[in-house]
Amino acid sequence: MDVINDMQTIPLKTAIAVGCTAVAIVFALYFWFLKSYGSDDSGQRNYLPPVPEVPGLPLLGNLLQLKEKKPYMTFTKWAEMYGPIYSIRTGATSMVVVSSSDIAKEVLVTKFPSISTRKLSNALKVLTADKTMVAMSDYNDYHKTVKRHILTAILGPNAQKKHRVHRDTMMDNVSNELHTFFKNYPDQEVNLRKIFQSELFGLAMKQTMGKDLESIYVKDLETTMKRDEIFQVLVVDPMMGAIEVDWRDFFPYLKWVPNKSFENKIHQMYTRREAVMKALIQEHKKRIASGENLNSYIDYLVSEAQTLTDKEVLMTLWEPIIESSDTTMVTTEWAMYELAKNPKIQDRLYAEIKSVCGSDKITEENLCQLSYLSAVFQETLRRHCPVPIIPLRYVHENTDLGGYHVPAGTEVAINIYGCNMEKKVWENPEEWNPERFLNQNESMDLYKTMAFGGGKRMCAGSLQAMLISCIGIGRLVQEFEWRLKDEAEEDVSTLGLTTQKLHPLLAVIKPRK
Ligand code: HEM
Repeated sequence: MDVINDMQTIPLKTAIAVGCTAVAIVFALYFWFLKSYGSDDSGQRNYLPPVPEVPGLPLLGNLLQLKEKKPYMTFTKWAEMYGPIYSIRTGATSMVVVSSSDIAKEVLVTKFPSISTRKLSNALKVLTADKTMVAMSDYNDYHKTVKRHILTAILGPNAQKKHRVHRDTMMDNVSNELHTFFKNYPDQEVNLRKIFQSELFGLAMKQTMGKDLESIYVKDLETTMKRDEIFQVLVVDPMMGAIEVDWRDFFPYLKWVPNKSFENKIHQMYTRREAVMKALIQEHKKRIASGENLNSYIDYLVSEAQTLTDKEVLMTLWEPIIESSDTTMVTTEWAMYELAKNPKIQDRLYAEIKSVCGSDKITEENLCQLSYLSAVFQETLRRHCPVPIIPLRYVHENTDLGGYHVPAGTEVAINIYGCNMEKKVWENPEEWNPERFLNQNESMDLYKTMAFGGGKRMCAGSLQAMLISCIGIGRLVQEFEWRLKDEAEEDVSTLGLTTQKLHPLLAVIKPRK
């Protein structure tokens, strides 16, 4: 009663004032809502909320929480807390991180027209000669031209048929080296990477430059480089350089501040690579002058790609060398590590190969009958995806993803590792279990794990990677038993741009009878 009486005593003026304030607040909230969700820069209306944010610090954003150079594990942990799509801030830049296959497909396919460009780190700008590569260019005419060249002369199905002889030689060499190793050191563990990587580099050089040279004189550096040094300069250094962090990437408004140690390091990698590539191109000219045509990528480019500048030719030739030499080795090494750790799965794979190939060597023609081998390959790509985060995409016009508004100027990171660890898609995702790829009538489906990306920018080398890795795993298991030493510990740490095993696989091998 008292309350009612008190209310009745509120003067009219006060009541009107309170009423007006309430109306003002409602209007303010309405306008704030419209501003936040209501319209994009093009004036188009949409009522989508912004992407959920991972809390960070003023100015620095989430920088201090990102300790690794390729933070796919942290991104995956955050996905469990903040959902399959969230946004982070690295200094002045905002980035949306996607860790779900469905939203990843939106980025790669349906919303591709709004997300088809790339914003490169300072290291990548230098190392890719400002996007002069198929994989790092924007989706434009240059991209389409060089992609056509690489597919026609190296990576497409017809070109892969032409280069078959190099793959067969490579596998024979790997096999011979392993047999020799066993003969000389029957009780010691073999380092598969050392043998496989070197042979893979040889294959990359033959496909691209026509020859796998033991050494070359590099005029610009006034030195003769042995094959190991060539590999270091063309593959190892740029792989490490690609993930070098320049703090100015996060604070572009400070780009005028010098960062000499970073600049010198990356510039040195660039000039050494350029010098070696120039020497290789020079060597090719001598070969052509002597009337020798080896039907390789350089032979094709010289006659068919006359619109490219010298710098573009150099980068176009270097690209398949670095791309062929790493990811396929990474996949094969992880597969052999898992097979050595899981003898029952290895036995089942051996039994399949024996039933299909008998006592003949496994060949590429057998692959369509080897569904368990395909499952081993797929599961390795899922559990140890060689490219855990797709090279960053850049949103160049307002769009939406996963039901959220994403403004122009945002970077998008697709965390493939996180997509392949999604609990609602994969049962016990931490477990390496090839069985999950059987009985799905899609054993040769290269795209289920999204390890090769998707849409218009999907990996151009997936066929080559599959052929080399599957035949590699198949022959290694057909010819040897692989075991880890009993004391070997679970080891899933990685190194470099891709997911190269931090510690190379060391396994005890025994030739099968
Ligand atoms: C298991 C091995 C491999 C994996 C997991 C892999 C993965 C990928 C991924 C994730 C992309 C990026 C797709 C995107 O941006 O959406 C890509 C692009 C590309 N990859 Fe691979 N890759 C592998 C092997 C190779 C090989 C052996 C080559 C060539 C020798 C190659 C050549 C390329 C090229 C040229 C692109 C750029 C395609 C484009 O932008 O249109 N890849 N790869």
